[in-house]
Amino acid sequence: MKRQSELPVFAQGLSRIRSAFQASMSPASRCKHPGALLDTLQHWSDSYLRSDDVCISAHRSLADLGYTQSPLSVSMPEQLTALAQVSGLFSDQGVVQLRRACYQLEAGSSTSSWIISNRTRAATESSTLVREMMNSRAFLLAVLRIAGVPLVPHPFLRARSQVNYFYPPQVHDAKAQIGMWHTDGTSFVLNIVLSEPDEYDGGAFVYFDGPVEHFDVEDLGQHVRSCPVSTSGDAVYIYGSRVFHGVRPLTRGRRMSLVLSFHCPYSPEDVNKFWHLASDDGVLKTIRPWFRLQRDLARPASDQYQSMGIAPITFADLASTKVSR
Ligand SMILES: O=C(O)CCC(=O)C(=O)O
Ligand SMILES: [Fe+2]
Repeated sequence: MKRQSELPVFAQGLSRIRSAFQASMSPASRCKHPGALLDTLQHWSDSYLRSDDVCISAHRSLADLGYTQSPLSVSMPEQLTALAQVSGLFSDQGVVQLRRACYQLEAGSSTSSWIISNRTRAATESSTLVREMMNSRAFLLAVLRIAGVPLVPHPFLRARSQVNYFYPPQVHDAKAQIGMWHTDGTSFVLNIVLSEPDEYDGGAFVYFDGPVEHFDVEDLGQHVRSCPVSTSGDAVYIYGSRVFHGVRPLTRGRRMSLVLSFHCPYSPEDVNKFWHLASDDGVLKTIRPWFRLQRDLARPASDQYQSMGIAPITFADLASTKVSR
């Protein structure tokens, strides 16, 4: 039986191109409080990680989701995590600092009827804590264990990090504040929920349990799964470009999440399409970074790690790590 999903699907195909032009003209670039200090000036410390206690549950590989071909030449679908629930990644102090940093970034957020309507892009540029965390080798090793491949922060700055702020939708705009069904423009994505479950109702992270080619919003059948989060600092990792996902509307409170995107430096492949990126930030803002991205993607992995000032992370590091699942 056909069942209408309560979440709309974000623009695809030609309407994606239309939304790129709309984004170029939309007032979304106007932030809530221009000039506000967005940085808590807090430094990252690797002691904010609890890498030994990380628990990965509900782990699904791309093969489990039904993919037979790998989108990445260096790994098989069995080795690539499609989705995992992650808890115990951060210490209590780490969660406190991340929450503070992301609260503060809300002053720089902007709203539009977008996939995620209220968000602050390029959080690494405004927050010392988030920037230093993403450049930390210990953090990248923790993400490697979850993802199944060595990663670097995504070279496209505006896609690298984003803080989402969800509120209950306003009646006058059905699409406002809804995390619509979508795939991400980036592949390796860690969605860290920074609100306590008692701070909001609704807002479940949902995903489609199947390959993107099978996704039909009018016939989702039994393929929608949700990922409950039991405390702030818990995360949902996804292979964002190959997993349809969304966030159900909130009915109360506020849900804040920090979404981090990574790139595998051992493969020049990147799924980002110009129009996907431009639909987020507008055509003009995307042109120059797009060319820079093509150049960055072609750099050897060792250069990419070196430019961050850290020793390269390799597949050997994956073999030497243990994870409780
Ligand atoms: O807030 C979340 O948990 C996920 C949001 C999301 O899918 C996105 O920002 O692309
Ligand atoms: Fe997403």
